[in-house]
Amino acid sequence: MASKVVDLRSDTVTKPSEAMRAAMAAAEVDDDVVGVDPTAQRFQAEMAALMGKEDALFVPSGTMGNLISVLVHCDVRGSEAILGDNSHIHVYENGGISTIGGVHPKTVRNNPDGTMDVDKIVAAIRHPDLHYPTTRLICLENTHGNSGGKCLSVEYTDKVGEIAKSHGLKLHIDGARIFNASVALGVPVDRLVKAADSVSVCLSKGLGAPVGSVIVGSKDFIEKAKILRKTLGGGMRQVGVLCAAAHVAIRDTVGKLADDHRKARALAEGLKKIKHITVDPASVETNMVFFDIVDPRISPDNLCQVLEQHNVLAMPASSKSIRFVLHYQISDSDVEYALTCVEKAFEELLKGGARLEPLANGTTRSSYGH
Ligand SMILES: Cc1ncc(COP(=O)(O)O)c(C=O)c1O
Ligand SMILES: C[C@@H](O)[C@H](N)C(=O)O
Repeated sequence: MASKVVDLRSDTVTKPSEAMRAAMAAAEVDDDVVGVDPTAQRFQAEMAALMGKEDALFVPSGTMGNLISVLVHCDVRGSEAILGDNSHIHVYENGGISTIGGVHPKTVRNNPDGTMDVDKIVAAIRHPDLHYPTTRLICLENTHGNSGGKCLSVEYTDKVGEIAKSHGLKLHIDGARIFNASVALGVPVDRLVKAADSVSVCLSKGLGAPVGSVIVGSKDFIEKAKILRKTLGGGMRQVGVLCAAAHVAIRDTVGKLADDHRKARALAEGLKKIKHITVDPASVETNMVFFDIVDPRISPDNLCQVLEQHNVLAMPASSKSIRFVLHYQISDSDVEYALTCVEKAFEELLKGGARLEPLANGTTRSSYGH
């Protein structure tokens, strides 16, 4: 049994590297509320340039990055945002755009590839009517988490951008994993998001920073975003400690994302050989692998419990599927080890040899998904 834990629950589990920790310790800092933290200022300028936008703002999380972005674009009561019915903003952010921002969500069905049909987006745009909210924003998500880490193409993004512009709307991209999309598509990240008025980029996922996201947009947008961040309690003080790690993440880890994608495809190919599983390796575009358990006697909870006994961590993604997420702290030998553990887990479960702890009052394990 491996002494180390092979953690495939998410790419949010990445731990800061030694280089990040050293940068954090050495960071030049100051109070970013009273004045300006110099390291934050440098990092924000770096990210604005990298993403091809006028300005940038470090925020504590992707959830706050999305919330701030939606609320800046939808700053008038009665606003509506068009977004995917399976999007992270709609499914996993506590309905914050509504409960905190009073913004009405207008969902459009997400296709399996993470897109929304453009004709359905257009149909969702409200025409002026006393009965209706006012559409002000369209939100995309790239890569699309609940669709298996699928990439939205630059052509599709530009098309939605044209629709937004022609209807006087703004476009926000939840770009939690935009660098995964850029690397997988072979499109420079600034080109991929050119049509967007704002982007929220997670530094704390596959890029490996300990905390945080960054939102990018126009100077006017970022000025409003900074005020809203403070309103939400996001005044960051000596935030250079975190921005120093984030700078190292951008410098050191973007170049490793292609390897994460390679390992994800290798994992999917290995899973395909296990008879109790259905998986489509060809559908793996980035760092996520979703697979179904075909034996109804075994639940994702069962399998995750037994995998955990073998030091492999994963999360159920639905009542019959499991999600594995690759990141640069998972090695090729970890992938091989995980595959042998999946096979062993099925053997143990089917022979009845696995000791399954009853889950507390029937709850399921924390899962990413429905
Ligand atoms: C697509 C997507 N957007 C936003 C978020 C939110 O980021 P955070 O967890 O930092 O709030 C996540 C996951 O965490 C995500 O997968
Ligand atoms: C759970 C979800 O919020 C997180 N972004 C993940 O993909 O793991």
